[in-house]
Amino acid sequence: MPKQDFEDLKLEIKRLREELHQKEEFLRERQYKKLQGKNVYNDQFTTEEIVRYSRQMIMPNINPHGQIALKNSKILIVGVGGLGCPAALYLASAGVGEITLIDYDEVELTNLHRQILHSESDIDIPKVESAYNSLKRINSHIKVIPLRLHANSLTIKDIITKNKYHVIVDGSDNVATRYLLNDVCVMNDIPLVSGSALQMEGQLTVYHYQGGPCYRCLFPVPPPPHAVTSCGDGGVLGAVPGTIGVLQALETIKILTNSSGVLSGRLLLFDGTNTTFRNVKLRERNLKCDVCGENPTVKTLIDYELFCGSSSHDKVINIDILKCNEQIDIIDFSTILKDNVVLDVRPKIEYQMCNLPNTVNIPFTEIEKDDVFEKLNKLFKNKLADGIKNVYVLCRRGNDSQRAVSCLKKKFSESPIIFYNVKGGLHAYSKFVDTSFPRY
Ligand SMILES: Nc1ncnc2c1ncn2[C@@H]1O[C@H](COP(=O)(O)OP(=O)(O)OP(=O)(O)O)[C@@H](O)[C@H]1O
Ligand SMILES: [Zn+2]
Repeated sequence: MPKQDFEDLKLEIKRLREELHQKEEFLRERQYKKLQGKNVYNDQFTTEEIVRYSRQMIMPNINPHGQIALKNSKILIVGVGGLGCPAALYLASAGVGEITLIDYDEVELTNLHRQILHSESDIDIPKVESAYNSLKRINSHIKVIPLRLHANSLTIKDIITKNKYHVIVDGSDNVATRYLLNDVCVMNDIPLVSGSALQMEGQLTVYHYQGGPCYRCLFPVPPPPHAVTSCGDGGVLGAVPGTIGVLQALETIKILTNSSGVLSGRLLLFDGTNTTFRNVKLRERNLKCDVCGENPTVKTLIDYELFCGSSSHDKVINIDILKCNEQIDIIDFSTILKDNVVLDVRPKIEYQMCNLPNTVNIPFTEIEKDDVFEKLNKLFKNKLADGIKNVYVLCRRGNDSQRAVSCLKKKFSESPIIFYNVKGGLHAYSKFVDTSFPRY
C-alpha cells in the first residue's frame, strides 16, 4: 500500500473512533438523564413537562425562559374560596413550581357553586386539603403546600420568615386580612395580587409592584365594618369571582415571567351585568403612606382586627341585645308555630327561596316604613280580636330579628302586642327541628 494511502486510512480510523466515542458518550448521558427523569434535549424540563406546557411555552410572551421562571417560583395564596380556587387552578396548570395554600375553613355545600376545586365528596373537609388533592390531580409535577390556619400577624410572620415568596395572591374576603397581606407584602417587598367579587361585580389590581401604590396608599383608613357586605349576605354569581380569580392568575404569571403590562397603578372593574371591563387609573404611591411611605409609621405587623374593627373570620358573630324573657327557644317555637303570628324579617328574595308556612315576610330594611307600620297595625288588630297577642320574629340566624324586636317594641309601645325573638333563627330551626329546611 502506498504510504499516503496508509496515512489516510489511519486518519479515517481515528475519526471513526472519535465518532463512536461521541455516540457512546451521548447514549451514556441520555441513559443517565433518563434515569434521573430528565430530558436529553433540554435539561430544565422532563419530556412530559415540555409537551405539557408546549402550548404556552411556544408563545413569545412565555418562551422557555418564562416557563423556567414559573417552575422556579414560589407563591402564596391566602383563601381557597371563590377567588383562590380559580387562581390556584390556573397557576398550578401553568406550572408554577411551588404553591402554598392558606385557609382555616372547611368546605360547605354553599361553597360549591363557585369554589371549583372542591366537590360534593369534600364537604366538611378542610378547604386546603380538598384544594391540594384537586391541584395534584391536575398537575403532579408541582409542589403544593396546604396550611390549614387562620392568617394573622403571628401565623403569617412565621411563614414569611421561613419562605421567600415571589408573589402573594389575596383570595380572602375581609378587610382585616386585606390590610394584613398588604403590610406583609410591603415589609417583605412582595407584589400583592388583589381581587374581590360580590354579586355581579368584581375588582382587580396589583399592589406594591415596581414602585406602584399599596393598598394603604389608596385606603389609609379601613371602611366602617357595617359598610362591608359579604358574599354570604349579598350573594355572588360563581362566574364573577371565577373571572376575577382567573385574572389574578394571569397577573401573577405576568409578574413571575417578568412580562410587561402588569395591572399596577390601575384598577380593573368588571361588571358582569353588562359584561364590561373598565380600567381606572389609581393614585400614585403616597409618599406619606403609613407603611410604604418615606417615613413609615407601621414597621411591624399590627392587630388588624383591632385596626379595622371587624373580624377576619367571616363566621357570623351572634349579637345578644334582648332579655331572656323576650326570646323563645327554637324547639318551643316549633310547637306553637301554627297558631301564632310569625314575622320573617329576611329580605324578600330569601323569603321567596324558602319559608316556613303561616309566616308573614316583613324585610328588616323596611320595618321603619309608614306603609309597613299600617300593614302591621291592621294585622295585629285582627289578631288581637282573635285573642292572639304574641308575635314571634324570625330571621336567618337570629340577629336581624333581635334588632327588629327592639324596633317593633318602640313602634308599638302603645299596643298590647308582645314581641318575641326566635333564638338562632332558621339556622337553628334547620339544625334542631327539621333538617330538610335549607340551611344556607
Ligand atoms: N385570614 C384568613 N386566613 C385564612 N383564610 C382566610 C382568611 N380570611 C379569609 N379566608 C378564607 O378565604 C376564603 C374566602 O372565600 P369566599 O370569599 O368565597 O367566602 P367563603 O367564606 O368561603 O363563603 P361564604 O362567604 O359564602 O360563607 C374562605 O375560604 C375563608 O376561609
Ligand atoms: Zn402605601
